[in-house]
Amino acid sequence: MSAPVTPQEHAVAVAELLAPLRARLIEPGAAETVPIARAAGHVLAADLTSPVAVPPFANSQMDGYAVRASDVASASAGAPVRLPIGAASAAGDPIGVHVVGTASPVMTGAPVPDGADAVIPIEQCDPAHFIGLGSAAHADDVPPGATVGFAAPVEPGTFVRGTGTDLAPGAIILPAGTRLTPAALGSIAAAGLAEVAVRPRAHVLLLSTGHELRAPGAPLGSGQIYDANSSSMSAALAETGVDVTTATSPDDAEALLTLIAAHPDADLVVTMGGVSAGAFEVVRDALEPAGVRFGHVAMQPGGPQGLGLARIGERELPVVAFPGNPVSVLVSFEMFLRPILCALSERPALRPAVQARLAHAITSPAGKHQVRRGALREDGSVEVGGPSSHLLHDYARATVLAHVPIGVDALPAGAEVEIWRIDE
Ligand SMILES: Nc1nc2c(c(=O)[nH]1)N[C@H]1C(S)=C(S)[C@@H](COP(=O)(O)OP(=O)(O)OC[C@H]3O[C@@H](n4cnc5c(N)ncnc54)[C@H](O)[C@@H]3O)O[C@H]1N2
Ligand code: MOO
Repeated sequence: MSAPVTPQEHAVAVAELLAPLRARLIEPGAAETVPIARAAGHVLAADLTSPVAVPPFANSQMDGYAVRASDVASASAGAPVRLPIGAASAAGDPIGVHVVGTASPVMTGAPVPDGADAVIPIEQCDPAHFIGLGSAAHADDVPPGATVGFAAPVEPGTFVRGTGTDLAPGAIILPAGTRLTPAALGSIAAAGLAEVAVRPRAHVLLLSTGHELRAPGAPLGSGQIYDANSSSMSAALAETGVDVTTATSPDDAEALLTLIAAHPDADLVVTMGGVSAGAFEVVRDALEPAGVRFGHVAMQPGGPQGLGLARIGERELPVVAFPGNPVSVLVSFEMFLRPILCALSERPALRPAVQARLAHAITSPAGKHQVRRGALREDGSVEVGGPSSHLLHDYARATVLAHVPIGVDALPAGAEVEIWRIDE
């Protein structure tokens, strides 16, 4: 076995392994068209342009009266201008015609009638309520001869949402590479687009190994444990925006290769367990001859690691092999895979690194980068749990990962450590 590499070196090797996958996913020819109802979280494959103006017509920003500003130019509190009330328009009505010298009742979102150039909110009018209009009444119900008074002039354009002020026709709604957030999807829908071209998501085959494992819910026999990693890691992977298929590896190497071959859609295989020095390391036994390299990273937890392109039938498939301990697998994911997969899906990998003081003394293997799971206390200090890689419940309650670099074997209470927030 070769000498341990640093976590940084291993992270670079994982990034290099997955670089061709990224190149393949962002190729324009790989794009898929999906309805907007299924596009949340996907990444645009190409610039998206708006076929229409949004809003498509000038409409009112307030409930009030549409006027021609020049008609109320002389209005003042002492000498209000009174105008006859014209035809009303509600949201959804076709665009009407404003008669110069009148005031047209107009509701929020309704077209500003052609010829009017400003809207005066109803609260600023006399009377400060609509006359003769209601849910059962419309334009024709304004009593003949009714007038409305204005005590101030108005600038042209006031409270008018102009055509195309949100999006001009032909404008780029969002560029290629944008991840579709709720607001992005709303903007695309507002432009009338029912479907979008998105990059394919990476498809990850997640393999757990070990014949001690039983699915949660099943009865446990002697020597058996519940499979925690399939749940933790499929959730962790899904959060990065990849598609995940989970499978439990059979116990023999040949069957493991057959299982991988039965998933031709997989872009990446992530294995958990079966990589260290035991007599029954099925992942290693199956994948080392296929081209995956196994070795040690100077990190705790997460020491034994595997990486490489596996020849599976006619294919060469990237494989990232993590150790099986429940904490090791999650820490390995945080260190090596999460940043790359987040980048694939154009998601921020948000793990802000800050310094915090230790609430208590800790020790660490001097030759390894240690990643402790801890929680920030109210005074800003960090309290870490035990270092053992089976302590998953501690991890479940952790809010930070605390990093102790290679070369440090002990830190006193109050010492500064780098922490990553994992609760954001
Ligand atoms: N002689 C040595 N023994 C071990 C070494 C070593 O260097 N020399 N490394 C230790 C370290 S560190 C780790 S980490 C583990 C890695 O072992 P494997 O990757 O081969 O994993 P397994 O042996 O399959 O499992 C380890 C541990 O985790 C439990 N496990 C596995 N899968 C799951 C799952 N899906 N859900 C819950 N728990 C799981 C498994 O039962 C074992 O207890 O090797 C050390 N040994
Ligand atoms: O590397 Mo193991 O993950 O230390 O427990």
